[in-house]
Amino acid sequence: MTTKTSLLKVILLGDGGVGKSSIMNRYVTNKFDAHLFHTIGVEFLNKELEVDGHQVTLQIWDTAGQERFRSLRTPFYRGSDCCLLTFSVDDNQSFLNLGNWKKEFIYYADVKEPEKFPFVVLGNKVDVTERQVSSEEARQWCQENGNFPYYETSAKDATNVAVAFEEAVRRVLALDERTDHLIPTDTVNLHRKPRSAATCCS
Ligand SMILES: Nc1nc2c(ncn2[C@@H]2O[C@H](COP(=O)(O)OP(=O)(O)OP(=O)(O)O)[C@@H](O)[C@H]2O)c(=O)[nH]1
Repeated sequence: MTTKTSLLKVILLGDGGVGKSSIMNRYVTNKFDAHLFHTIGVEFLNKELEVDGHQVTLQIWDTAGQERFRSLRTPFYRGSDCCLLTFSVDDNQSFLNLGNWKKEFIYYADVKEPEKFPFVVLGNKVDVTERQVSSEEARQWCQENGNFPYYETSAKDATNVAVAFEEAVRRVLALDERTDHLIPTDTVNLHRKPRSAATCCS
């Protein structure tokens, strides 16, 4: 009997320097590098996991947060099953920009029903002492913008990183039966039906 695995594409978006690459690396390799270079374009890593009895291959896409790399990252939004909107709790501007990231994703991923799309919000770097964004503010934003789950993470000490990805998987699996994702474990399906039109961001 062939084992069936769901292949899910999860994309990390957020301002440059908030810790997207570090979160991905912490989750997949369990390592942290205090001197990472900025991402140029996109990179991805796979991670196998089991959530509530479902075998899942997560394809995690890490994108460049810096504005100058916008045209290099946006072509990779299509086909995403979940979007992790990321800010850093010690950088208020990265929190204020969450709405723009959401709009940019919805437009370039061509999301058909934005109100149903599974976003998860990550407030990273909770290990730092100088916070600029409180948990309450972040939770309120999540509530007002789509009732998104919110996780305070630290890629540095691994706080909540795994549970955030597991929640992302749960959100996707709960959305529908995901029968189109049930593929043999030894194949990779990179061809997805496009999600449809949306209005864009500035
Ligand atoms: N203290 C602390 N520092 C972190 C954490 N996560 C990332 N950093 C540091 O923040 C800096 C930026 O991290 P990256 O992972 O490169 O950030 P990014 O969001 O991928 O940045 P871009 O590639 O420019 O989009 C690096 O020096 C990391 O070591 C964290 O949880 N805590």
